[in-house]
This record gives sequence, structure tokens and C-alpha cells, in this order.
Amino acid sequence: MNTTEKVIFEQFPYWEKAIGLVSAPHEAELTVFLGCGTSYNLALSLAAHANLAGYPAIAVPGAEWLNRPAAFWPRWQKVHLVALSRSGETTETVAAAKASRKAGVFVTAITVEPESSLAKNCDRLIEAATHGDEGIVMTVSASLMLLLGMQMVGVQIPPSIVQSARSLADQIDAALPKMIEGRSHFVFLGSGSLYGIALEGALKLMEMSQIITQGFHPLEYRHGPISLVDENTAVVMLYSADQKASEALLAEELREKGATVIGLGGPGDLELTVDCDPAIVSLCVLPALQILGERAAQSKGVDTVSPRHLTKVVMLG
Ligand SMILES: N[C@@H]1[C@@H](O)[C@H](O)[C@@H](COP(=O)(O)O)O[C@@H]1O
Repeated sequence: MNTTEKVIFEQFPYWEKAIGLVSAPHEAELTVFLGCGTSYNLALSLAAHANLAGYPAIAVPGAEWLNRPAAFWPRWQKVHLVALSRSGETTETVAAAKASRKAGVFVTAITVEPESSLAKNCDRLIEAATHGDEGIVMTVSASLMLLLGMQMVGVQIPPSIVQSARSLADQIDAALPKMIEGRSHFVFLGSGSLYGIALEGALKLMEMSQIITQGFHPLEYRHGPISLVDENTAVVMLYSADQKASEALLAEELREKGATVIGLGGPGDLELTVDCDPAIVSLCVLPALQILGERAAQSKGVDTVSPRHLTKVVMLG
């Protein structure tokens, strides 16, 4: 078992410690979740969770908020900024947090690194505590930052999610690599709070395996991207409880075009039950997507401990 794989399977005790660590959201007319890479994908999911919980929210990539916040919110100085960053050192994220604070914005940092530049440039720190040796690809830290962000906006996470997420990861693992054998194009589809998670599944698998991936909203996929689907395609459908019928129809259409469909929470060539409240599926499926990325990499003989062209932190200048 390599480090990445070990970290994925050994993440659950850290979840247990983080469940119940709730910090109240800061009062503001808008909450802006910000991050880069995986942290931006988490921001997208968290913004959906926040809106559903009654806190108006958007997600913005670090560089965009740094360079043109007014393009996202005219009264940007009045927002609550939640900056997500495992390392707390990503250039755009740190610079955006600093610039926002200078303009009077209240900044919450969610990070693994309490001594990082981001942690030193925030008004409130929410620490995602893991063992320090995760490697380049972000797995346990991503799960923890999502968990803590969801709790911050009032989503209740019961301890039983640990068993559900672990069992889902084990089930998908048992079905692999047969489900993905010979597939060289992976598509991840999800809506609502699962949209950011679909993008994260796509990013994770791409980072880990150097396979071409796409992440889309399910019905958006029909408007052009579907032209790429053939027998080389594997689709991961992240079903939303309230959209299952239309998503199942799409899954069937993609199967007819040659794709293998892995259904998390609904039909497919592989159909796995996601055993948790629909409000917390985003967190529950994350380890399963991480192990899928690892197995896809292994099927190509790619080592995820040192992925090509990637570094743990991207710093400019
Ligand atoms: N290769 C890493 C990504 O895996 C990560 O998602 C991103 C953001 O990192 P951080 O969360 O530390 O800001 O940085 C790099 O690009």
C-alpha cells in the first residue's frame, strides 16, 4: 500500500475528532468561500450547503477574488471571506485574504497548518487536524476542510457518517479495477452541493492518474460534452435524491453510447447505496472518489506519491 492509499483508508479517525467541532458562521450579507484547486472545489460545495442552510454564499477561485472581487459582489468589502487552503501558503489564497482584511473584510481560514501565512492573516482560524504526512495529493485534508465548513454553516454531521463513508469506499474498491478496465476518459457528474464534489472527483483522478477527466452538472453534460462519450468512457454519477429520475435517464443514455456508469446513490452498471442523510452525501462520497483516483492510477502504473508536474503547494514569484 503506498502513502496516498494508506492516507485515504486511514482518514476516518480524523473525521471522528472533527465531528462536533462547530464554529458559528460570522454575520454578513454574503459569505464568500475561496480556494484554489481542490480547495476551490470544496468552496463550491460549501457555498451550496451554506445557501441551503440560509446563509447567502458564493464560491470564487483565489486569483479571481484577489484581482477583481467587485466582479463577483459589488459590496465585496462587506462579505465574510472563508479561505480554504490545506497548506495555508498558496499564493493567490494568501494574497486574497491579506487584501480583503486590509479592506475591512472578516476572514475565516480553514487550514491544516496553524502556523501558515494564511493562519497568520485571518480573523478566525478553523484548524483541520491531520497527521502531517499526507503527500502531494490532497485527500484527508479535503475531507476535513469540507466537514468543518459544513459544520460551520450548520449542517449536522452524525458520527454514523464515518461508517457509511468507509463502507462506500470499501464497496467501490471491491468493484475496481473491473469497472474501469480499459477506460481512458472519466466523467464525474453532480448537482447542487455535489457539483463541486464532481469537479473534485475529476481533478483527483486527473492529478493521480494523468487520465483525461471532465466534471459537469448532469444535465449540462448533454449540451456538447456528451459528444466525447464512447466505449472508452467511465461515468461516475453522483445522484441527488431530488433529481434521481432525470439523472437515471441520463445515465441510461450514456450507457447506450458505450460508457460504463458507476452510480453512487442510483442506477448504473455498478449501483452503490450511499447510506446517509441526502444533506451530507457530498462528504460521504469523497473517500470513494479518492480511492477511485488511486486505483485508476495503479491501473496505468502511475505512482500517486509523486505525480508528474505537481507540487504540494503552488507559490508564484
Ligand atoms: N497540487 C496541489 C493541489 O492538490 C491543491 O488542491 C492546490 C491548493 O492547495 P491549498 O489547499 O494548499 O491551497 O495546490 C496544488 O495545486
